[in-house]
Amino acid sequence: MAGEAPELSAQERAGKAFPVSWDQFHRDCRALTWRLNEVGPFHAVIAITRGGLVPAAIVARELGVRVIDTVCIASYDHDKQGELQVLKGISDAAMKLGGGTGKGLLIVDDLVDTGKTGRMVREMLPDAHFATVYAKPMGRPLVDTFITEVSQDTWIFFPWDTALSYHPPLRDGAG
Ligand SMILES: O=P(O)(O)OC[C@H]1O[C@H](OP(=O)(O)OP(=O)(O)O)[C@H](O)[C@@H]1O
Ligand SMILES: O=c1[nH]c(=O)c2nc[nH]c2[nH]1
Ligand SMILES: [Mg+2]
Repeated sequence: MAGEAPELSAQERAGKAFPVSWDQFHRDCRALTWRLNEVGPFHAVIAITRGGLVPAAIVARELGVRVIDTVCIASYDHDKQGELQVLKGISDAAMKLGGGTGKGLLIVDDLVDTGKTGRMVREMLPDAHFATVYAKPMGRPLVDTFITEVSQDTWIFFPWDTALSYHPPLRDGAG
């Protein structure tokens, strides 16, 4: 409608930016595996796609887990969160490994923000261990193990979503 302010995306509302390089992400995933190594062993890793695929690969490699399954959930369309849609559930084979409740399974995602995605997967696997690399305060209580907490008004920029680009100097005319 004319005159109405456009709705801000979650990314715009966040305000602060927390860019993460591949190198930093790899280090943070390795740090996560150090913590998870104290909790396991795990029968399988369940990656929440798509963001959980990269940390799941690194964590599974470090922990020597070769069974990896996915739960495919769509929620943010670029940066606006809509209704959650389960596009693919957990496989019967992985369910069986977790005794039907997820015991001994490790759920991995890149982050929890509002916690909606994590909550949905926890309901599918109530006894699984849930690990994320980053956590915002609203989602944090859902996570068993994470590495870095960022404030709720921070947007995390992952290396697979970003590219190197020119950045103007802080002081006008300094360039
Ligand atoms: O705690 P929440 O508020 O639910 O947000 C966290 C989820 O949002 C992002 O996924 P997204 O839905 O953007 O999909 P993607 O992993 O395919 O990028 C992120 O990877 C988490 O899965
Ligand atoms: O790239 C992302 N960064 C975030 O901070 C975030 N929160 C939810 N979904 C997200 N995706
Ligand atoms: Mg995701």
